[in-house]
Amino acid sequence: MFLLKDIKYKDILDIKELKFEESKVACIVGESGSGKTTLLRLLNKLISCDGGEIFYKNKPFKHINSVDLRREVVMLPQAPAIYGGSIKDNLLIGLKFGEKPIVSDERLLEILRLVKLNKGLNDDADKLSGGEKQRIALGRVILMEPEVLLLDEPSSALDEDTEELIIEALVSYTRNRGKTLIMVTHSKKIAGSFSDKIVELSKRDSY
Ligand SMILES: Nc1ncnc2c1ncn2[C@@H]1O[C@H](COP(=O)(O)OP(=O)(O)OP(=O)(O)O)[C@@H](O)[C@H]1O
Repeated sequence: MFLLKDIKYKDILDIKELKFEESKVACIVGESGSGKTTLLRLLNKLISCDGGEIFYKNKPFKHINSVDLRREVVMLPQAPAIYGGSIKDNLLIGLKFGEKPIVSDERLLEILRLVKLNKGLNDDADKLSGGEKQRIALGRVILMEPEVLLLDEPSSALDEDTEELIIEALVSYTRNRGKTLIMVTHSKKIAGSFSDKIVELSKRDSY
């Protein structure tokens, strides 16, 4: 799905070759400041590398329009935005921005179940806890049904048991639908249990 060749980004990343395969689950791990978020941002074309080339479906990034790429490759940032309004509004906002068709309440409730959130669609999103907001944002990305999900620590605000439940549900969802999942995680346990590939970054090192 992605191939990175001789990538350099400031003095943060120096990657000789790295592949992310289609329909697989990859975890990116490494100490704080090692460039995990930077790598996701490169894959979402939010920043460009200083040297080297990234290919998506064998096509060089420079020949892919960023907006077109982001229709297929959706990134969930570490601190996703929650907007004033209801849980339903917050779930639907990704579809609205992406100009995709709005879905039924039934589908929204299915997503709430997937992210293990026992709340009503009309509940006020502002009143949710940090971990609940994180799960709404994750649901928002899942609803967009991207081919590739780039998730930056999607479970950082969750306790260990909830984290495991959510990641398990997320991984089985992506596997059942043949999606590609690339996820930054602080948890070696999560990486070890659920991923097909683990990419370990270290500070200003090549690997
Ligand atoms: N645009 C930028 N210009 C210069 N330095 C940057 C830029 N973006 C990030 N950095 C620096 O690059 C390093 C890697 O940042 P990044 O956020 O990718 O790390 P991370 O591995 O995701 O960290 P964490 O686990 O703490 O979230 C950090 O030292 C950060 O301060």
